[in-house]
Amino acid sequence: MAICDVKGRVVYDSRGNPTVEADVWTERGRFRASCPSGASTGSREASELRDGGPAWHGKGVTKAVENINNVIAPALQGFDAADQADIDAKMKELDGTSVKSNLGANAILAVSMAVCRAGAAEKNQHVSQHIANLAGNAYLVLPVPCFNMINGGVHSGNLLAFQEFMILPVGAASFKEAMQMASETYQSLKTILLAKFGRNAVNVGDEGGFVPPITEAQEALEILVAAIKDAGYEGKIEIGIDPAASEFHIDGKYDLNFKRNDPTKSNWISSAGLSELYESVVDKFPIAFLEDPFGEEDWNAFVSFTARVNIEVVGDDLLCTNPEIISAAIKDKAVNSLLLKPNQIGTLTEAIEAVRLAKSAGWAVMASHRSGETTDDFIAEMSVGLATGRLKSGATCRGERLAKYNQLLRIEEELGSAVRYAGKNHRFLAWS
Ligand SMILES: O=C(O)[C@@H](CO)OP(=O)(O)O
Ligand SMILES: [Mg+2]
Repeated sequence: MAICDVKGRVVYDSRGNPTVEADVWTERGRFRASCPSGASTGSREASELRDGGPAWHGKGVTKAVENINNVIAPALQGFDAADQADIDAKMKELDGTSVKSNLGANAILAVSMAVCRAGAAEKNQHVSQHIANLAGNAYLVLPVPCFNMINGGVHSGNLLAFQEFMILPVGAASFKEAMQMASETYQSLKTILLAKFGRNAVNVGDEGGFVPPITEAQEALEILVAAIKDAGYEGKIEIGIDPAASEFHIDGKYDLNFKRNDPTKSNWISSAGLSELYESVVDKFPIAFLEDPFGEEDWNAFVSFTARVNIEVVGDDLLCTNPEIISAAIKDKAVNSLLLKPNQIGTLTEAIEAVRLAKSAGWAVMASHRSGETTDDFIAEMSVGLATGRLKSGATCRGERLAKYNQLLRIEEELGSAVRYAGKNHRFLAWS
């Protein structure tokens, strides 16, 4: 079904910043998608076009929207919406830069995702099934949800350096059960935090995790383990940590007190010291993965840590969902897992290529939201279609986070036996 129109507009994200939404029209109707936005971004991400200079929050996206309306829309008219790869290639060609800085990765990705929905409608398929077909993946898999329980880093107003402490209900028998386990654990964590720190501790961060007044990872983990136990899920829930260490990697070392903004109170630690800290917590707690344990420029620290520890090491800022960087990381064994964020690369086709590469190297994959989100649930569909095995989309509160989890509940119901919950096998899911 040919594309007859494409329209962009400015909408607002969960941090109250402008972002891009696109409508793609075919004879079947209107298909819509919107683009998220990160705060702890990797320096090699595709370019998010903001008005008046380099990307920064609060700045408008009117130029990116104009690019959809004036450049992308006329060029895509007549394309078959099911031809995702051709359409994505056309938008890359129109942009003409390696980082999509002319048209903006935010403009291109919003259209790319809306086209995918239009293509699914044309094929009379579920969006997740259409994505699986585009990738050549034979198995639809419901991801283990990675819920943000305790927020720190640049996503919160406390002094905790590490950005995200997540729980993974790997022992659930279904996605529905995983949601219930997480919801109950979130409430038991709330009870513990209220008793220990009082009311301010249950304010939430950008992704819905609680923001208690703690500074040490060890303390966050102790509290989380107690919450899991109180909810009755000991042994069924694992923990994931995203220190997002690029944010406190300063002049070659790490400042665990970076949020004080006071050089006299810095708490410096070397890469080696940070590795020891990680190894000590990995030994004590049921930790499934560490994401961005080092700054994106500390490549050698990634390589030696991944070789030494028997744990999943996920690359986010390090890889920026970029097939070229992923290839280099596979060669050097810098990590053993990919964080998949479509807006880091800018088209669905390239995101699929990133996952294909990661899976061919035997890596694990985790699909991810951004800290600034809309209620678009595309990444939920993508996670199922690409069998990523995990999806992190924040806490079990905040509508823009739940939009993804709730869509997975619907997919489980709609697709029935055509889809299975990843559960304990969440790491290594082959496409065929
Ligand atoms: O670091 C991350 O993994 C993400 C999402 O949790 O944060 P941001 O979108 O701010 O980059
Ligand atoms: Mg991250």
